[in-house]
This record gives sequence, C-alpha cells and structure tokens, in this order.
Amino acid sequence: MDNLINIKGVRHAYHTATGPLPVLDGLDVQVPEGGFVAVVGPSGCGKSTLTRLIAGLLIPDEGTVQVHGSRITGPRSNVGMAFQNPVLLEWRTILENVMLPLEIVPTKLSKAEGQARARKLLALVGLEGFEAKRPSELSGGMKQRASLCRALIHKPEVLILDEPFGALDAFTREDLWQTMHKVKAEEPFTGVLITHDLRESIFLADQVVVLSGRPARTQFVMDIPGTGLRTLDDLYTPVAAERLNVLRHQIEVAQGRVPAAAVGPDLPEGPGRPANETVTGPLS
Ligand SMILES: Nc1ncnc2c1ncn2[C@@H]1O[C@H](COP(=O)(O)OP(=O)(O)OP(=O)(O)O)[C@@H](O)[C@H]1O
Repeated sequence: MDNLINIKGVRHAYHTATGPLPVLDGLDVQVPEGGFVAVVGPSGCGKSTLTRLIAGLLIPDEGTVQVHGSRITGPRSNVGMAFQNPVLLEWRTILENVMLPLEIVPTKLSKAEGQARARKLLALVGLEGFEAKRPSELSGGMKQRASLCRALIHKPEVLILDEPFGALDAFTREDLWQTMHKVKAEEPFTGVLITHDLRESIFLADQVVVLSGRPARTQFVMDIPGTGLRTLDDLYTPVAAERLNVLRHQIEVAQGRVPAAAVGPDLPEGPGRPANETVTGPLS
C-alpha cells in the first residue's frame, strides 16, 4: 500500500527567547492510505509538533513531510483535526457546529448535502436527536463525538486526533473507542492519533510509533496486526498484555528511566506477534 503521509528525517527547533529549543531530531513516520497510526511518547517530546507538520502549520528545519507524494509547504485545508478540548461554539447548534468547516474549506457539497452529511455523521456517533441542541446541553463525551463529526464533515485526506479522549472518564473513553471503530468502518479515513494511553493506542491503531524524549526521534514501531472491528475483550488477551508491556518498556526507555540496551519483555510467538517489535531505529 502506498504511503499517504511520508515524514522522513525531520529535524526542527523552536526559536524561543532563550534560544533554539530542539524538538524533533530524526522523525520518521509513514502512514499508508487508510492507515491509522498512534504516536506515543514522553510528555513534551514533540507529539503535537508532529501534528502541526502534517497540517502544514509548521515547516521543518530539515527533512521532508509529504502527503500524497507532494511536499508540504504551507497550511493544508484537507485535514480534519480534533483535540482534547472540543471547542464547540455555544451560539451555534450542534448541527451548525459540525457544518462549520464547510464554510471555511472549499467543498463541492451544497448546503443541503452538507446538512445531510452532518446528520448522517451525528447519527453514526450516536447523536441523532441532538442536532438542535447547544454545546452546553451535551456531556463531555457527546461534545467529543460532535467534534469528531466536525473533523470529518469535509471528508479530509488526513484525520488528526490530538488526545481527543484524554479528558474523558474511563468508561466514556472506552465507549468513544468503539465509536471510532464504527466510524472508521463507515467513513474510512487515514488517521494519526496522539495519545498518552497505551491501551487506546493498541485498540485503535494498526501501528504504534514510540517517540524518544525531546528532541524526539522515532524510537520504536509496533504493528498491530488484524483489521476490522476490535472489541474491548481484545484488550484483555495475553497478546494485548504483552504488547502493552513492550510499549511501556519503550516509554521507560524514552523517559531515560531504563537504558536503551536493557532487554525488554518477551513477546509471545504466534500470529498475534507484532511484526517489527525489535525495531529500535527509524522506520526506513
Ligand atoms: N510554538 C512554540 N514555541 C516554542 N516552544 C514550543 C512551541 N510549541 C511547543 N513548544 C515546546 O516544544 C516542546 C514539544 O511540544 P509539543 O506540544 O509538541 O509536545 P507534546 O509531546 O505534544 O507534549 P504533551 O505530551 O505534554 O502534550 C515542549 O517543550 C513545548 O514547550
């Protein structure tokens, strides 16, 4: 499968009042068309910076960021984004909030088609009947569902999710994970998920990329084989437990709490074994 997103050898420093702050130092991430990659790593290592690169909001000092083979040179409209804070506009209904990108991003959809699509997406995430409500009438989880619909309304080439479930309670979060699987089946997208939750990463993504501490490089890549719907039971299997162990170990390496050379937990043999669990360098 061709890579829709191709990030190679990216280095970047922010210029701050106290001098340059190197944030990325050898970032390699590839996302095939229709793929869903989760990015995990220590706090402040540069995960959100990676999303800005994909959205074209930041041009790297070195290396390349390509989408569909074209180098990104500026902000891109064909990206959908959802964040930890859903930021819905109180003076608009939920339906109008979901339709907002259609007023900003060039689209071939008529107003009626846009409205029909917004209604379809809201029904898909379980918000049928809430179209005329205001954001303050919705729970945190419902707002996040609406935010997801808004991110998808214009059929973006890439969906970027920056910790969208981070502020939700555990049960609501798990509900949203299952909704995400449903959405992906009905409205296929190419996605990049930033998360601190390793369970979330292996439940949702088909590849997990671990970044090192800042300045971040691609430290470890784990494929999560198997496509299609996953159930929460899949998180309680021995294979899932081993994957979480391996990822937790990699995070400890990234945090500098254990040396990189330390031997990680063993992975089970068999069909569920991640394809490249021993990869400790860049993807390429
Ligand atoms: N515009 C900016 N100017 C200067 N420094 C910045 C800017 N944006 C981010 N930083 C710094 O760059 C580093 C990486 O930030 P980034 O938000 O990408 O990390 P993160 O991995 O997403 O963090 P977290 O896990 O805490 O959400 C941090 O030290 C942050 O303070």
